[in-house]
Amino acid sequence: MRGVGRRYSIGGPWVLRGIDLDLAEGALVRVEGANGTGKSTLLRLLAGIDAPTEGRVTGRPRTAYVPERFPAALPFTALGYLTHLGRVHGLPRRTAKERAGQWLERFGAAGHAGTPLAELSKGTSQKVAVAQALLADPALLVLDEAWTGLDTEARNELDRAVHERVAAGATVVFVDHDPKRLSGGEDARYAVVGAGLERVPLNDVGPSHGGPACVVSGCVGPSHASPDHVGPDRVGPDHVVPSHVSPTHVAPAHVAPTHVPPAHVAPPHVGRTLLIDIVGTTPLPAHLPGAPEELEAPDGTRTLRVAADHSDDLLRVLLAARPPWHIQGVRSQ
Ligand SMILES: Nc1ncnc2c1ncn2[C@@H]1O[C@H](COP(=O)(O)OP(=O)(O)OP(=O)(O)O)[C@@H](O)[C@H]1O
Repeated sequence: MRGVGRRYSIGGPWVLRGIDLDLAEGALVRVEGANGTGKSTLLRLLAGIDAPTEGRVTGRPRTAYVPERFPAALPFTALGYLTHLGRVHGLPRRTAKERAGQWLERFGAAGHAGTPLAELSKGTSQKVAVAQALLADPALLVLDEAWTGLDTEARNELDRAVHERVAAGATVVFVDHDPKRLSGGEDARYAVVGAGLERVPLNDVGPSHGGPACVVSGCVGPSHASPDHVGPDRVGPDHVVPSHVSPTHVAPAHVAPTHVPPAHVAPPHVGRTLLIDIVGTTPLPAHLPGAPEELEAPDGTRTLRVAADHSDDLLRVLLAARPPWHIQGVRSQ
């Protein structure tokens, strides 16, 4: 991250600003901070499902992400969903199904392979959320309170899975309310404080595997932001999808090529109409997908009414615009 800032509305407060952060391969990195300071915001930017308002995020490898809230009401069984996600990650169908089964087994949820996601308990649903991130062996694993809701066995299994990923050279960045989570194995710890990121000294043990694993402005250590690793600073239109769409918590999401956030494996919403509330100062791009009807409220908020089966394409164009449109909300009509 270079000079990364994020705010959710034009003229609104900066949740994060001036963030410089390098993450090395094989680093286990904890992010902490008081409630509402911007930890999830930082993780979404790292995972590539949100884009910075300013600054650049480069060099993101194959990424998987466990969101703080897993959208459980998707029309799949647990196994079907994971297999589907494995396919989206690029695995052959048989491998995807095998791995899906293996991860369900590891997390003690094999008995729920055929259960529709909507009928899973919160804990089992969280196991599926974690499995979807692990099944394609991501090179960057971003875990936002992924242990929450898991039973003890599954929490331990996730600890083991994290250590395996790190040992395999992947970078794991996590937030967890338990200050002891994975302690002793961390390579770096950061606190989000006042829109900035502060490095927190590790007071127990040093890096678990090699030298300084994570570098933040001025701190020395390996970085893989070399030209070989530099990826798109903003992901392209092909990888932009909406995420966590609810009236109170809506973030535009920019998805890295191999990153598959669980929120977007929704069925086509054929026949429905959606209202998309947007904020932006630039003229709307011409020829928008789905030819949305534009409505303007007295407070200046603009709303686009569009057939739901065009909504993904429309959101993609809005988010890929330069400057991007801020998506305030997506509502069903
Ligand atoms: N999509 C969004 N739209 C508008 N504001 C948002 C959005 N997401 C987060 N915020 C705001 O950004 C700030 C930081 O939120 P964030 O969820 O990143 O913090 P957090 O440290 O992860 O919080 P918690 O500890 O409660 O999980 C909060 O003020 C929150 O209301």
